[in-house]
Amino acid sequence: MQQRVDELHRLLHQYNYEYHVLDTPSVPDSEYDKLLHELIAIEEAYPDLKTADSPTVRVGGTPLSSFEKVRHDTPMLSLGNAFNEEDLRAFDRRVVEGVGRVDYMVELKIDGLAVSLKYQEGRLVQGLTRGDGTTGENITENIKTIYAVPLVINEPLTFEVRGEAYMPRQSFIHLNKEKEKKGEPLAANPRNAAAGSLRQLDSKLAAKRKLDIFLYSVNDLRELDVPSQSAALDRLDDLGFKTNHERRLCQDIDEVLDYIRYWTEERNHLAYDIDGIVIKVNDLAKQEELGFTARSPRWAIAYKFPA
Ligand SMILES: COc1nc2nc(N)nc(N)c2nc1C
Repeated sequence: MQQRVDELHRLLHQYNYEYHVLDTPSVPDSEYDKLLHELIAIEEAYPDLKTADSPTVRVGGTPLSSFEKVRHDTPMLSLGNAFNEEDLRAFDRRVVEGVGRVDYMVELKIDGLAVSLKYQEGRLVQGLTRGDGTTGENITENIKTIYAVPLVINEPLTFEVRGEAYMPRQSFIHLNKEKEKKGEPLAANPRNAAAGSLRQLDSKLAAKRKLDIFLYSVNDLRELDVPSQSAALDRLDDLGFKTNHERRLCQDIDEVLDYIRYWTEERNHLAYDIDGIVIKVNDLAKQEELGFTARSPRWAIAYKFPA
């Protein structure tokens, strides 16, 4: 029976990755559901065969009475904001004065909830909200219901990744239709709906909310020995994480401004809400040289779209 359980873990993990991370499923949903229910049945019959990283955790478990507070290993900082071209050029001037000419990694700023995922020897062991930046809430069970979050990654690495959990627009529309049918107050926007979902004490409810995630940084980059933010994102892809591929390596601030103008026009065609664009010095050594203010990195800034 252990052999069948191992086979089911392997198949479900692969199918889940193809569907939720690559968006290129190789089997129909019915096949995934059939195998998942076979595994659920086996785990009910043989409870000692159930492991913490079993794909069956995707459907949620017993409700919590409250969320444990956990201190972040390193604070989850916020980003400085820019609201116009002048702010961005001033940021660029500060960077160039500090470390000379740089390439910028430019990424979408997803309108969701910042979360931290901890992996030990390649297995997901903890998920935290940002909280106040110093201390977050332990929402591991809810994080496991986000199918795009790998329960096991392709290498036995111990590190922390950070990203944005969010509710795709389609899920948001579906959620409000459900609420309307039940005469419940509607969710105001996908960001609030995502926050409400991740803070559900009953992970079975969180599982129904169809949240998604994009990862954008590794906490201790030395774990991955990569030279740049661009290489870090590619490395996260290789490890089986979902990163946002609408990203561009820009040679200078003018190219950054072009990219921002493009998304100012195009962002309504995305399947999710974005509230800005994040611009980062790509080279990690130059990031370290620039360092941080008390609250934010000096090597990154968030351009915010007009509300
Ligand atoms: C380096 O720190 C950050 N990087 C980020 N990158 C993206 N794409 N989106 C964010 N919201 C974000 N937030 C922070 C604090």
